[in-house]
Amino acid sequence: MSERSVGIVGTNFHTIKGDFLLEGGQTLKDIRVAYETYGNLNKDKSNAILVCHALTGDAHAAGRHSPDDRKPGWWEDLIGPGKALDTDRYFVICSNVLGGCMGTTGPASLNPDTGKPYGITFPVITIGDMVNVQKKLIDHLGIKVLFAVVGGSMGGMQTLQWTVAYPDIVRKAVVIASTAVSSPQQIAFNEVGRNAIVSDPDWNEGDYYSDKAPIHGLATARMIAHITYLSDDSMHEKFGRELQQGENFKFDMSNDFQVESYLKYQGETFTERFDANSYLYVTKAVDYFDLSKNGSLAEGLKDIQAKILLISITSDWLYPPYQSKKVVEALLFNDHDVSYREIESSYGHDAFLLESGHINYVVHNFLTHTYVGDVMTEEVATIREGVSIETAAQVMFEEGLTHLPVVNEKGCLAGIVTSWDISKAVALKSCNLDDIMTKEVLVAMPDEPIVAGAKRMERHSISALPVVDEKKRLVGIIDSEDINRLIG
Ligand SMILES: CC(=O)SCCNC(=O)CCNC(=O)[C@H](O)C(C)(C)COP(=O)(O)OP(=O)(O)OC[C@H]1O[C@@H](n2cnc3c(N)ncnc32)[C@H](O)[C@@H]1OP(=O)(O)O
Ligand SMILES: N[C@@H](CCO)C(=O)O
Repeated sequence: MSERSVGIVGTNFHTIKGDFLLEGGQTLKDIRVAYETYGNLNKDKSNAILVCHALTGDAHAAGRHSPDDRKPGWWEDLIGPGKALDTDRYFVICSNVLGGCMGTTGPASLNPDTGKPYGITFPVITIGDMVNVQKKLIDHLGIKVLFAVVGGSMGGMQTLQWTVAYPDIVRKAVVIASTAVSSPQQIAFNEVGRNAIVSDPDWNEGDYYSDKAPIHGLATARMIAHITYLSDDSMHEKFGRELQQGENFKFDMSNDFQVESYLKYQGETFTERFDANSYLYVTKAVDYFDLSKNGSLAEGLKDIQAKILLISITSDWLYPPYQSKKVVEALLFNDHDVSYREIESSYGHDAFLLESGHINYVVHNFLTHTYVGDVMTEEVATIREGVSIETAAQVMFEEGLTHLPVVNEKGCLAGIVTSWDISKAVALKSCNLDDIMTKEVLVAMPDEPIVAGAKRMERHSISALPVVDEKKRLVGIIDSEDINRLIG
């Protein structure tokens, strides 16, 4: 296995106990979430990146489950040591979506009330529900801030949804080959796929788990969808009019052309890994996706706080660049921090899985151009000026801190006490906080590059910098151990 892989990984499960309210008004009980993590969560829990998968993806985004696995996780090219989602720096999380069939609760799961698979009684879910489930997972992992959320296609929708639903949690967002509003054409293709499934007699109103699955309908749905993931150019390049066998037409109904054989293979292999009912539900969730509010996308995206990078693919006719540009315009209308890159590629929509060199480069740059405000810990324990040394020591002990900012009544930084200062106070038998705290405190500003903050800490041999705004109000703190991990 390559040294740049996360290696052998496993899938974890978390159950969200009790009733979970869905956007459609129904509830689901005891939702199980399948997830994988790569890399290590830092002390401040400030280096977590959530990866959201596309329509038919899963939690297994990188590495291999066993050394014999034929293929690694679906985004192996982007996740791993030294890659854009660098597992030496970040703690990467990927979970299977609600309604999926790869470990998270979906229509194939057993309904705890009946002991039978939900099938078509599974409630209709939305991208918002998928994200709310991910939020519960993040809470379970004790993560309060996401350094970034990243995703392509339906993963990009979840990413945007995160920035809208949880604006104060997401610092950065990367949205690839996606949209903020599903278009009529996207809905139309999904409906053709669903129609193929429900027209298969084996579908049996969604109740097929103890019998034959509707694999013909599902395979047809995938074949149609797969055409939309390619482009006219990529099909010319990949297959042209080449024949699968021999040099002459067979003049029968078998698969003469390579492209036919390819699509058939794609359809068939898909049925081995995907559940037909799940396909109905996740495509429905995609269709309902619309982040505009009162008919205005700018209004819908108004409260976003994250810095957003949008990437589109020139040859993607399923999620064409114009859809990403609409998001950019709506964000710019609100003066939000947004960057946009259009990747020149003939691969079509699936370029987000294939153009790894270009996407690695663009995403790496976006993630590493980090500012103090992107990674600082906002919830800082402080003490007020004039309290006793004993109180300071107690707070530091209880909170497990080595640095404790001292603030005045306006929340402005007045000084800092370190564990060294406390030892000094004991040695010198001093009782006055004012005598031992540092008053000329080195600080960082939220909008300065993190590298500048890290250099200041290194130059002065200090391990934490309070972060203050232009009025010297304390807004956070950065810690050298965590920062060094992030800047590599
Ligand atoms: C986030 C997510 O999207 S997760 C899900 C990602 N995975 C998928 O969507 C699975 C569907 N596949 C795809 O979308 C694409 O195949 C990609 C993007 C994953 C990979 O694309 P490429 O590297 O260009 O592979 P390509 O599409 O050429 O080949 C795929 C398969 O078709 C087979 N194939 C190629 N030509 C033919 C042919 N003429 N006849 C039959 N089979 C063929 C290949 O042997 C290969 O088989 P394998 O998957 O068992 O190894
Ligand atoms: N190949 C992707 C395409 C949808 O974005 C998938 O199957 O999830």
